[in-house]
Amino acid sequence: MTRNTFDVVVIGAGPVGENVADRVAQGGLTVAIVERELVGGECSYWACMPTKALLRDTAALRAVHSLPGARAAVTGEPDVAATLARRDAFASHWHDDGQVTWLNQAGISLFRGVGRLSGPRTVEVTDTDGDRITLDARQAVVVATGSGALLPQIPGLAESAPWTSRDAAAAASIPARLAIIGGGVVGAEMATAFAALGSQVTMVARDGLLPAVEPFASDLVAEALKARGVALHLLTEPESVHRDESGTVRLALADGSTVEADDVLVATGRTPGTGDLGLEHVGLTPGAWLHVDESLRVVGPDGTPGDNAWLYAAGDVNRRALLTHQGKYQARALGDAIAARANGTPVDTTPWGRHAATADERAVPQVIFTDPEIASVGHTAASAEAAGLRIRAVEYDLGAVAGAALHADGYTGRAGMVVDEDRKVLVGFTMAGPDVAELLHAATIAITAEVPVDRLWHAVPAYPTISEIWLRLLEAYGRED
Ligand SMILES: Cc1cc2nc3c(=O)[nH]c(=O)nc-3n(C[C@H](O)[C@H](O)[C@H](O)COP(=O)(O)OP(=O)(O)OC[C@H]3O[C@@H](n4cnc5c(N)ncnc54)[C@H](O)[C@@H]3O)c2cc1C
Ligand SMILES: NC(=O)c1ccc[n+]([C@@H]2O[C@H](COP(=O)([O-])OP(=O)(O)OC[C@H]3O[C@@H](n4cnc5c(N)ncnc54)[C@H](O)[C@@H]3O)[C@@H](O)[C@H]2O)c1
Repeated sequence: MTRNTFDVVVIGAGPVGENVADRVAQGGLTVAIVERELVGGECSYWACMPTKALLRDTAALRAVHSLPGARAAVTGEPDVAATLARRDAFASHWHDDGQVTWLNQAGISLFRGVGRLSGPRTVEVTDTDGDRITLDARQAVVVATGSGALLPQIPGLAESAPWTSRDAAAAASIPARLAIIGGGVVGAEMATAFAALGSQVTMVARDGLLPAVEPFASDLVAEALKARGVALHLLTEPESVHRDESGTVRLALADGSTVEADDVLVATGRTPGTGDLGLEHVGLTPGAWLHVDESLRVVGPDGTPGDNAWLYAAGDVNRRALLTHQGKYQARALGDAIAARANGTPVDTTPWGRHAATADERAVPQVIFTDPEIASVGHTAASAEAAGLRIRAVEYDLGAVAGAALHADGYTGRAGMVVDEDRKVLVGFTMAGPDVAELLHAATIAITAEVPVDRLWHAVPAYPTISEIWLRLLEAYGRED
């Protein structure tokens, strides 16, 4: 069998694996990346990019409709085919040539096939013809194999040709009736998209709609979905699913009701991409999420890397934060850590150090592209209390800010901040309202930099912008004498 040796071998060429490879190459190391499907991963072809493209046209249309002068100029119906065509372009028509060109330019060697650990520092790659090649890593192997859709064990579901997020993101047409199981981020975004594109959507959300965000934010999204005709079945779940000969899918719910649809989207969370990775050859458990230390080295049950100090994991597969930007942040930290260890330069894994992914625990930003959008970073009031922090949370009506009133007639939104009372710094910030996504980064900086609340009074928001919400929240919090 052919053998090749590199300093670093990365398994999985999603956004995270690509960034790891780039970082170690920039650190002067040789690097191979193994990909079994498309270079660019889930995010590029079946997740972030196509789903946001599905949402964008109708979001722009809603913005126009909130302004009478602009509304008068828009008279036709939405062109769904054009939306789907633009989505196809954003998914690069499911071809990865562009990303492969980038890998070549960055000096990264691509091996197509399934990568499996076959022993310490060794990865075996099997291509579609069954041919195998062995890659030896002098310094490190990085697992960046992402996650896949979780299919719950509901009787009849697997036999009912359910959609996963991949099918929704790449849908060639819009079903007349779509049932969605799961009220998390995927469920909420796809309910927003498909309802706007013409589906009659029904959601079944066992733990409520968007249970991980501030309740004021999920309430606003629930109200908006209902106003657009989405039927919400909250705090119940399907007991069985059946697709009959005519193609209709029927979901029998635990609360006794029945949902009928033409397609059913399962959006009930993710499973780690570790089932067929050869983890058993390095003493780890196949199919499990990988646990990591501060510099993203995989740790065993005793919490240390042990004999596997050469093995790292980044992105969805370590379950720290299932978001592209957070995985890429991990990639920068661990890529630099691998290069530093190889070059014998210091590795700084202290909190906020160059080689520690501290923000994963303290300041994860997320935008949920529902309508209204939810933009949040750090803790909610509930998660801060659960973490044992002594906090005070304040909220304010976003629609009462002059910039928001100007932005759209009838602007409806709300914002809240969570202050750590012992340190007098922000630990959480959430906004729910039209077009709040681009406002989020100020809050991310305030939390990451641990700017004292006293100093935030000197960060003056321009008038009349929606950012004046910062002033209103500070006023609601109060100023110490
Ligand atoms: C519908 C949807 C929408 C989303 N929208 C957003 C969003 O708007 N913003 C955001 O930040 N996040 C979003 N996410 C999350 C985001 O997609 C993931 O966090 C991100 O893709 C994780 O990147 P990754 O590189 O860790 O994994 P992936 O993107 O899953 O890439 C892993 C790669 O590894 C390959 N691979 C796996 N096993 C092997 C193997 N054994 N050998 C070789 N190759 C292998 C896979 O083929 C894949 O290409 C969304 C997720 C979903 C499902
Ligand atoms: N804009 C974004 O940033 C974005 C967009 C989409 C996805 N993502 C990421 O993708 C990940 C996966 O998203 P997701 O929505 O699949 O998972 P999730 O964990 O966010 O939500 C899954 C939901 O399904 C519900 N559920 C589970 N089993 C159920 C059942 N049998 N019946 C009814 N409801 C059930 C759960 O209560 C949960 O709320 C998220 O962690 C998110 O970070 C991010």
